[in-house]
Amino acid sequence: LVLQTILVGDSGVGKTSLLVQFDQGKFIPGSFSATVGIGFTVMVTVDNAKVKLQIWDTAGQERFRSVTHAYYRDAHALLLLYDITSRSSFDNIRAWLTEIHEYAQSDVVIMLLGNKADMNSERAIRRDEGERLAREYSVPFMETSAKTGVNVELAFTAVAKDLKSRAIEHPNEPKFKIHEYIEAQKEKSGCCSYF
Ligand SMILES: Nc1nc2c(ncn2[C@@H]2O[C@H](COP(=O)(O)OP(=O)(O)OP(=O)(O)O)[C@@H](O)[C@H]2O)c(=O)[nH]1
Repeated sequence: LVLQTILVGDSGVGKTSLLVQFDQGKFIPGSFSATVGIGFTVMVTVDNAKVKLQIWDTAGQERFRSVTHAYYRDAHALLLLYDITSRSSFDNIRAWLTEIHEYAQSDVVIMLLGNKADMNSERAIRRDEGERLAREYSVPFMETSAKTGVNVELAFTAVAKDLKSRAIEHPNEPKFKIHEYIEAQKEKSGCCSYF
């Protein structure tokens, strides 16, 4: 079972950094050159089963947009990022969602992530603004930090769990509820008390 996941969002929101944090467990400061189609696979264990996530990093820059469109069609999941210190990256989320609905499969799993949560003093977007936007589009939401690693693993595992539950039918089991799972995990880790 290989699940295609792609990271999208404006240039500079931290897509490559989030991927590096998830893959290597560390933050490499400084900008990565705008990257197109960097992909790698990770094995994620979900309920004692291994799920292979193939993750593609896309470039936020306009000139690469047509390349990104090509990835949408085959994607099972999309992690859509904005930067909590950038109003414009948040305002552009609606445009990203319009594009996603145009090019991606209708049953694609979408998760909204407010990245750079460690930069609280420079915050431009309140947490509840992110929550409200996510609710409007019925997508799960969390704030992440590629720097400290907060919620990074949770974002990817929640997506993997959701995808696995959709790919494999469990007629006798209740449907996996990604929103509830995320809320329960957040409470468990006590991760978000400083927001
Ligand atoms: N403090 C902080 N800085 C971050 C975080 N994530 C990314 N950055 C910084 O933000 C800048 C942009 O990060 P990238 O990972 O290159 O952003 P990107 O979205 O991949 O950019 P494009 O490839 O141009 O689309 C870099 O200087 C990163 O070090 C974070 O969670 N916290």
